[in-house]
Amino acid sequence: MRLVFEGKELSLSGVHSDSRKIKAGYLFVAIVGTQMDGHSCIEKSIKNGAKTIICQTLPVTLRPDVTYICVKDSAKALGQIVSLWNGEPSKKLRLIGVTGTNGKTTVTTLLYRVFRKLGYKVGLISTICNCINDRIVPTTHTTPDVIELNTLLVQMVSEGCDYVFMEVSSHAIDQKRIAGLQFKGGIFTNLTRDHLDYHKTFDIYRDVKKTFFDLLPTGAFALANKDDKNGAFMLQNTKAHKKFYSLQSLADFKSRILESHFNGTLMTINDKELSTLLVGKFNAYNLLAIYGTAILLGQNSDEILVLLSVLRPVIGRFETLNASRGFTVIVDYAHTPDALINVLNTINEILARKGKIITVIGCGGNRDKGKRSIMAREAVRLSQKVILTSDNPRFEEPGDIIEDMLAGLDDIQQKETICIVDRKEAIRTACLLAQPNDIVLIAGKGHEDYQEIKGVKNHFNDKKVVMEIIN
Ligand SMILES: CC(=O)N[C@H]1[C@@H](OP(=O)(O)OP(=O)(O)OC[C@H]2O[C@@H](n3ccc(=O)[nH]c3=O)[C@H](O)[C@@H]2O)O[C@H](CO)[C@@H](O)[C@@H]1O[C@H](C)C(=O)N[C@@H](C)C(=O)N[C@H](CCC(=O)O)C(=O)O
Ligand SMILES: Nc1ncnc2c1ncn2[C@@H]1O[C@H](COP(=O)(O)OP(=O)(O)OP(=O)(O)O)[C@@H](O)[C@H]1O
Ligand SMILES: N[C@H](CCC[C@H](N)C(=O)O)C(=O)O
Ligand SMILES: [Mg+2]
Repeated sequence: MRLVFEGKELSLSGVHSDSRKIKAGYLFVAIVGTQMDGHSCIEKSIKNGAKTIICQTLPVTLRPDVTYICVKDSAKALGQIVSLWNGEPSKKLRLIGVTGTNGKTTVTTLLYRVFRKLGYKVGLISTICNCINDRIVPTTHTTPDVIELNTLLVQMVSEGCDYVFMEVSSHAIDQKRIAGLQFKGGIFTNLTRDHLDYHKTFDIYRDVKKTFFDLLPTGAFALANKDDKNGAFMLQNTKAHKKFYSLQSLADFKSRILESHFNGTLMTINDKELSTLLVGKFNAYNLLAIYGTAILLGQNSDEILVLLSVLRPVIGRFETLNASRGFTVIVDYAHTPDALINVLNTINEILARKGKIITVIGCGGNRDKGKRSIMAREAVRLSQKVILTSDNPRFEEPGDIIEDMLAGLDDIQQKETICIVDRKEAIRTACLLAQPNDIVLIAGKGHEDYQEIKGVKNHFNDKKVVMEIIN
């Protein structure tokens, strides 16, 4: 295939950024990664048949039969070329991106369901899975790499998708996984502490998220949560037309909560009443973002409100399980301080001291260590009993992670806190301690059906464990 890149006509039989997947006549794009530098694999790619190389620094020895193109940002070049190579699929449908610390999976998944109910053909790219209409495609990432992304978009175009709703993680923005994609709209949910193991500082994390909106084209919309202190900041340099949503002040899309229960919420959206099965103020924000997006995509307000009223919670997000002994278990994906605070505030508000909250929580290994003490501190502050356990320890010792969490507690709190490395035992203990009207919150893993230990994903699902115990 021939394509023109930076004024040069290239004749390629394929494109890849992994030398191990290069075939005869391929273009190899050398990417500087977090574990290694793809530039050290240029020779390997040529041995495998690469005839064209895109890189940021030229190798010392140049092969006469190989074309070298030096660029400032090879990851961005990869995105642009892979999109061209695939016929720019994102220009053949309406691609909506959702970014923010929490709410991305909820907003994208429920938008996918709403637009499927409206009769459209829809794609979904999310933490839980990717969907092409009703076909589920397993995923390993919230936002896949640019080659997998474009392959998915080509399949979605070929299956007639009108819309694609995708989560845009900060790692994906930073690594240019979305380079070359044309978005019809971008949504900002909120920004709180997360992924500081990767971005190092909150300001860097914030500025990475902002580049997603900076790059939205003029014909697109940018919808932001006005109540988040970075909401206006995210949109200040966007070329897209700006819209805001809020629970606290006047905005294009405004909501108020009237009643909150464990089985749903009564709220208004732009002064129209909505009874929803979703629970919590944080979900009111999510529903408002979904409503605003649907309106900005030209849908009818009343029709959207009816569809929102029957939406069920996303798997692993505030899923309630009623035990025969009269207590309730809530399985939730909260694994950042803000998410945990939101969930526990919601439970406290609805429970109104009619029962105790028992929280089971751990922190992922090889992720942000700084949040661990905060997670434990907030869990203790907002619960009556806390059991610290394992989440995905990955290559860390579970005991070390629990020690990091305990560091957030004073001596008395540490004595009152239970530590059980085995997550199943921790859940069982919480259910044994629970009395009628109590709430057991199992936080951090949500939908996950594995527990990752030393590189092995052992089958584990919080909800299944709870069902075994309470039934
Ligand atoms: C930290 C991180 O995000 N790493 C991602 C990154 O890999 P990397 O930068 O470490 O790549 P590398 O191993 O250093 O290799 C650098 C380059 O050399 C090339 N290479 C390497 C070896 C070789 O022999 N030949 C060769 O050419 C590689 O193809 C690559 O282009 O690029 C890879 C390809 O896109 C990703 O699979 C990988 O995700 C890792 C596995 C990961 O765990 N990422 C997580 C943290 C992540 O992305 N999470 C976000 C947010 C999650 C959430 O909060 O929801 C997500 O979007 O999932
Ligand atoms: N709008 C929100 N504001 C704050 N917390 C939220 C919000 N929506 C969901 N949460 C909390 O965050 C958790 C994760 O929600 P969700 O999976 O939708 O977020 P996400 O942005 O996709 O997360 P991730 O970055 O891990 O993929 C939920 O289980 C809930 O505890
Ligand atoms: N998918 C995200 C969140 C994992 C959440 C929690 N279960 C953990 O392992 O930290 C990641 O890989 O960072
Ligand atoms: Mg997600």
